[in-house]
Amino acid sequence: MTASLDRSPPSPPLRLGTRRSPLAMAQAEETRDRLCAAHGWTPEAITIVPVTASGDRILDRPLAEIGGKALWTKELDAWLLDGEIDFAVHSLKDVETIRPAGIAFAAILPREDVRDVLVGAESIAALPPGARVGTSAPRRAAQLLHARPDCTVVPFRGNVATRLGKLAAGEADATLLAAAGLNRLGESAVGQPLDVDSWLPAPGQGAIAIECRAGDARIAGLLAAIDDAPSRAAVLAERALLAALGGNCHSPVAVLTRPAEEALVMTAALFSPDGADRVEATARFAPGDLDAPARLADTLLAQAPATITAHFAGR
Ligand SMILES: NCc1[nH]cc(CCC(=O)O)c1CC(=O)O
Repeated sequence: MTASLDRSPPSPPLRLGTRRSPLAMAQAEETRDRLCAAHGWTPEAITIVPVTASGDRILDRPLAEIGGKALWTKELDAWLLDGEIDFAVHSLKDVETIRPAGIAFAAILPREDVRDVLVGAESIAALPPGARVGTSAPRRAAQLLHARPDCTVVPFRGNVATRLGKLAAGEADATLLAAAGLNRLGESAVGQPLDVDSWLPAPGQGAIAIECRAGDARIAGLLAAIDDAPSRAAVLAERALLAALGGNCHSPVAVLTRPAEEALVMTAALFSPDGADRVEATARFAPGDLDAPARLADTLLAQAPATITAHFAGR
C-alpha cells in the first residue's frame, strides 16, 4: 500500500454507502479509516451514507425462503448507479455471484478470520444430545446435521446482536456466527472458533468488498490503494467456484482458499440440505486462474449424489 502524493482531501467529500447494521457500519468505518490512512486524509474526506436494505427489513422469514435476489445489495446498487453514492461497502459473502452491469469490485480488504464460531458449547462434539442450534444458513445447518444428525436446527435471523439475544433468551442451546463479524464488532471473546479442517466457511467469508461504478477511473484509482491482492485472488476464486456450481449464497456449499507457495489451495464441500450426504475435493492453482475453481465445481458435481446436485444448477 503506497500513500498517494496528493494529500489534499476530495471536495466535496466522497460518499460511502453501507447498510445500517452495526456490523455494516463497523465495516464502513474500517473502509473509511484505511482509505484516509492510505491517502493521508482526515476522516472528513469521506461521508458514510447508511441505507436500510430489504434483507434488514424482512426479519420473520428465512432468507432462502424470501428467495428474492440481492437482498443486501439492491438499494446500494441503485444508489451507486444513480450517483447518490461514490462507492459501497459489503460483506463479500452477502454479494450475489452475478452483479449488475455497471458495478465493479474496486477493492477487497485484507480478509479477517475466516472461521465460524460456535456459541453455547465448547465444540460440535460437546453439544448435548438433541441440542437445538440456531441458524438460518443452509450451509451451517447441513454441516451441523452432517456431524450431529441428532441436533435440531432452529431458524435464527437478524443481526449478530439479535442472534446472541435469542440465544441468551433460550430460543436455542447454541448458535453459529462468523468470527469476522464478531471481531469487527469487538466481540472476539464470544464462542469457540471451529477449526477449518473439520468445518469450512462460506464462500468469501471474512472479506469486505468495495464496489464503484464500472468505468469510474477516479474512484477506482483511489480505492486501488486499499486493495489486498492475496485476499482478492482467494475470494474471486471462491466466487468462481460458486458461479460454476450454479449456486448462490443460500446453497449448502463450504469452501476455503489458502495461499501455499505461489499458489492457491482450494478445498470445497457440498452438502445435501439435511446433511446426510457430503462430497469434498481440493485443487491447487495459480492466483487469478478462474478456470481451475470452475473445474473443481465440475469434479464435485460429478461425484455428488442427486440429493446434492438437485440444489445446484451447474454450468
Ligand atoms: N449472513 C450475514 C453475514 N454476512 C457477513 C457476516 C459476517 C462477516 C463475514 O463473514 O464477512 C454475517 C454474519 C454471520 O455470518 O455471522
